[in-house]
Amino acid sequence: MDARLLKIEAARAALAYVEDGATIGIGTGSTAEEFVRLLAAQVADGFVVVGVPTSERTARLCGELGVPLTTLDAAPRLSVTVDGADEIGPDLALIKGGGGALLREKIVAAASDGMVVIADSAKLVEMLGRFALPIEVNAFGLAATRLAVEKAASRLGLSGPVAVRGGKDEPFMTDGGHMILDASFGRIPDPRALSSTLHAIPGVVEHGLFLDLASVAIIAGENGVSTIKATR
Ligand SMILES: O=C(CO)[C@H](O)[C@H](O)COP(=O)(O)O
Repeated sequence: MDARLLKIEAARAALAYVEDGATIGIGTGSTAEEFVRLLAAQVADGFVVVGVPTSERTARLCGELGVPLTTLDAAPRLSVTVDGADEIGPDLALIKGGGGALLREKIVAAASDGMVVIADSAKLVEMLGRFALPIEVNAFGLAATRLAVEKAASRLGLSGPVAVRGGKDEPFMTDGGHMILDASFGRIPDPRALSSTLHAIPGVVEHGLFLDLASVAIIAGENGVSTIKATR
């Protein structure tokens, strides 16, 4: 089946997790955008929902399609967030940030009672790390932070290129004005150790390991849509 159709099927199934009248988090990326399109169609039919977007890109699409928005400051607790992922590993540990929105995505997911991940089956992995791990960093001291990331990773037995997204001359900038390092460490046997190690580095704003956040993953594949629940 066409990759876009799989994304649409996963997004459609996620609508069941959104109650009429709810305030929800809305993710970023091509799969999340399919969800926005389907949600907008329901809003046009009278469904009541308010969204907190996880990026300016998502906010724009919601605005264009008529999905009402609010901010996390006005609505600090959300019933659910629906978002995509770059990788889905054991017990719904995720790599996110391929679209560069990982900081807001993580803040919004953490402010939600549940996180519903929507993806096609190609995103399922037995161990995280095939997708380069996005690490959001402050622009100040970029080279030092990058070196610190490499050294800290090597203490955990991880190595591989750590690239500035977009390149040094025209770096990708996040909505928060930060830069992204894409760390190709390969397989990550202990995501928790890597998470706390990265959090301890000054200059690292956030990283794309989403641990203990996703409650449900809706996976669309050639044989239909399946649901995986976190065991936590
Ligand atoms: O984390 C993300 C953005 O920061 C996206 O959810 C992730 O990159 C998946 O995107 P897509 O649905 O386009 O494959």
